[in-house]
Formats: sequence, structure tokens, C-alpha cells
Amino acid sequence: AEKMELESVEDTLNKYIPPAELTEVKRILYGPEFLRTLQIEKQAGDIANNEDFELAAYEMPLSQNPRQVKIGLIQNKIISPTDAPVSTQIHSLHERISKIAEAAALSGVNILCMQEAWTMPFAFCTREKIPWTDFAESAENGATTKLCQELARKHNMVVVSPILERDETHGGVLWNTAVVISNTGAVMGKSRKNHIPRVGDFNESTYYMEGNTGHKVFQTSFGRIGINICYGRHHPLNWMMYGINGAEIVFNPSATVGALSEPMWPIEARCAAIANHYYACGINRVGTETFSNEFTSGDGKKAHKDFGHFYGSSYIASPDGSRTPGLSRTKDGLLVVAVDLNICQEISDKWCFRMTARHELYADAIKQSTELDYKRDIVYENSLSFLH
Ligand SMILES: NC(=O)NCCC(=O)O
Repeated sequence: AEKMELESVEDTLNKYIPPAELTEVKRILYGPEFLRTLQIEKQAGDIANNEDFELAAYEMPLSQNPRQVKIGLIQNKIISPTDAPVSTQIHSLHERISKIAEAAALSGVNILCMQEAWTMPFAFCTREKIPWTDFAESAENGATTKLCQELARKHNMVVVSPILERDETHGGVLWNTAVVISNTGAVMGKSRKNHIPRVGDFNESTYYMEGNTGHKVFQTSFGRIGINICYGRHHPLNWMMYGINGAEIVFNPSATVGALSEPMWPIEARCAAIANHYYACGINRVGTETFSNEFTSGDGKKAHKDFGHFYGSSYIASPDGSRTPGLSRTKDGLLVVAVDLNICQEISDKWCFRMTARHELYADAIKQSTELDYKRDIVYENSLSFLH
């Protein structure tokens, strides 16, 4: 029997914490400044109802000189079963996401980001090559990029489209890549996943290597954006480099399951937003994906056919330390958030984390620590000196 999943942490707080305490609990958990809930545009609300996805919209606190943009995040389940033809699986997702993008456009979204490898099941757990490698497409002119170009032009919004990329220029190798499409419809470029997991059933290193595009930041019409794909969120230096390159918003398109990472999820993007003075956006897929053939997790337990529950819970964290509530843990959703990019500079001037970061100190120390003959700087009590 399928396990009953908790709908959302916020629903549980709202249901069980008495109103008198709830405000204070939320202030402590979600941040000092209260978010404003935005009215859902009627037509967008109708699409969400008809298509059965959650639509939540908020405005984050404003600075003295606001430079507001609206971010949209989409989290979703796969539609077709994993043994359907590849083209059917991709097509069904194209249709679904186009409808959600329509609701995003009606909600005034300027920059829209989908989840990691959004055109496919997260099949890397299986270690099988066929049919999963057939989901790979050219970042520059694959069918998914073409669709996103249409969406970008039609809705005048920047689209960040994370896909499994096939790089024809370099022998057709695969990458885990986010394609950035301008609101004009032009492909601005791509950003590849820098850190590939070797944990749990995330057997991605069987398929593609660590990315080689560095920490590109894209100057779009609606602000400077970077993309730190999934497992990269466990690496503070990865987050930091997008900040150093001037990002005002960093997206973290992800695919991660409850048993592995859920306690880390609300913390990591939020810490990154605070430490780097930018907005950080966590996006995670939802649902349980089942495969035809059993696979093992290398833990002595029985072989199984599913990856476990992808818990959604997409959210946006502000440089001021606050965050939005998460989307559902079980349902498809669109999170629309109006953010003020000027908050990045305002908070940087207030807290001075960038100014006080001492990067030159760490640059030298980290460089030395990678040398073969490096000696760790540990101080021993004299009597224990034989431990050296
Ligand atoms: N997609 C991916 O990198 N997942 C790894 C697991 C995690 O980072 O939570």
C-alpha cells in the first residue's frame, strides 16, 4: 500500500498551532518580515483548478527603491508511465508545462524555471542506458528548447529549462544542463551541473560528468540569474561563485527524495540566499516514479522498482533571511513570487557579508590544502605529538 504523504508542513502548522501563537511561530520559522499573499489572477486560477495544480502567489518585502520582478517556479510529477514511448513521455510533459506556463504568464511572471531534467522521469537510479539516454536533446535546437523559445516569445518571459543535454559538437556526450532562454526567444546559453551525486539511488555519474561551464551568470531583461543544479546545493562554494559573478537570483532545479534529503531542503537554499545576498529558489519534483525493472540501492536491502517519494516543497528564500512557504509535498504546483532585486544590495550594505568575506584569506588557504604535501593545521598537546 502507498504511504500517505504529509501534504505540507505549513498546512500542519496552520491546522494545529493556536492563532495566538501561530503568528510568532511563523515569524521565527519563516522570517521577520511578513510576506504579502498576492491575489490570484482569475484566469490563472481557472487554469490551476481545471488542470489540478496548486497556484500560490506572494510578494516579498520591498526596499526603499524597489526593482521588482516576478519569479515563477514549476514543480510537477511525470505524466505518462515510464514504459511509454519516450516521445509520448516528453510530449505529455511539454503539454502539461505549457499550460502551467500559461498560468504563470497570466500571473505576470517574468522569469520561469522548471525542475531538474523536467522532460523525463529521474531514471538514473536504474543504471540502464536505454531508453533513458534517448531523452537527451540538443540545448541549442532540441524540441524542448524550441518549445521554450515559443513560450518565452509568446509570454515575454525568460525561461530556464533544465534538461538532459546531448552535446553533438563533442561526440554526443550527455550533460545535466539548464538552458537559459531570453524573453526575446533567443537562447542565451547554458549552465551545466557542477557536482554530480554519488549518494543513495542517484547514480547519475553513470550517465554524465561534472559540468564544465563554470558559474555563468546571465544578464536577462529581468535581472542577473544563475543556475545551481540540484546536488550543487550541498556545496557552499558553488553557491558563492554565482554570487561573485553578480547573480541576483540563483535557481536550484532539483530532484530529491524524502528519505535522503528532506531535513536539509529548507536550510540549504536559504543559507545560500543569506550568505550571498541573492534570492535562492529551490524547485523539487513531486510524486513516486516506478520503473519496469528492479534495481538495488547497494545497501543489502531488497531490489525495488521505485525511487521513493519526491517531496516537492519548492520555495524562495530572500537575502534578508525570510522565505516563502513551500508548495505542496504531493501536488504539482506553480509558485509565483514578486521579489525586489534592490533588496540584494540593501541587505549587502546592512550585513556586509560580501565586504567581510575575506576571500583572499580563503583563496590562499584552500589552494594550499589541495597540495599533495599539505599538512593540516592541527595543534596537538605536547604529550600527544606522536599522533602527527
Ligand atoms: N538530482 C540530484 O542531484 N539529487 C541528489 C540528491 C540530493 O542532492 O538531494
